[in-house]
Amino acid sequence: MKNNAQPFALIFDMDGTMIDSNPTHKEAFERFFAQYDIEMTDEDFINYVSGRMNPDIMKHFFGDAISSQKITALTREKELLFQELFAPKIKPIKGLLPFLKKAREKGIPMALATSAPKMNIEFVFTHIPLSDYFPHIVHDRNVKKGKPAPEIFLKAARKLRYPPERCIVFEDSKAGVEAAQAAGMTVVVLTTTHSAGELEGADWVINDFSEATITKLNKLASLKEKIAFSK
Ligand SMILES: O=P(O)(O)OC[C@H]1O[C@@H](O)[C@H](O)[C@@H](O)[C@@H]1O
Repeated sequence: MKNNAQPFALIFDMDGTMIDSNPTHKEAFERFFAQYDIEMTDEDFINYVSGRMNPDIMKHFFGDAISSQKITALTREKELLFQELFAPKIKPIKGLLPFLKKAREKGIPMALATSAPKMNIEFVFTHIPLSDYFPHIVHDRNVKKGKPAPEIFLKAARKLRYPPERCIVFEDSKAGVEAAQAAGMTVVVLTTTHSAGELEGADWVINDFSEATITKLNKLASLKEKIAFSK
């Protein structure tokens, strides 16, 4: 059954979109990999780490033969390090909480779709009051193929009972933007991780949520729907 109450639904990425955590993820990965004599360049971070799921990241750096138990242990090690580094500085991206409040008042359905593990979602939710806004969550354990594959966003759309062309995704990473585009959704990109010129495929680029207006999102969504119907 489709949900038709509102013209569009919103899907939020977490790292780099609701919190400016990617510089700290980078630092945590550098320290973590150094213990295993692995070097991660800036290019590696952009192409094989940022926005991706830990199982994919670990396989890329430790090899495809790595066991799932090892992936779980390494993920925990890296994320504990990340949480220790990020806890003193965690805060929502500018304008996020007022924007979420406004969207909820208007009855716009919302979901979280993150490549992060559950332990990081819990960590973020204990520091920032987000849990009430996100009854619908899709995380790394809920998908077979992580971003840039569209599965995570299509799953979030199914939870919201909205067709992809009526979903608007907030993202920051290359892999995330690719995934949202592949899902046939409208993509609003935040410039936390990349500058506007570095990212292709954004329907709208914003610096933070103080720039996000429901009127503009409405326009973007109806444009996408028109394009989808004309195909
Ligand atoms: O999908 P999101 O919310 O951007 O999460 C991605 C992040 O998930 C983390 O768990 C990874 O360790 C990060 O490297 C990655 O960037």
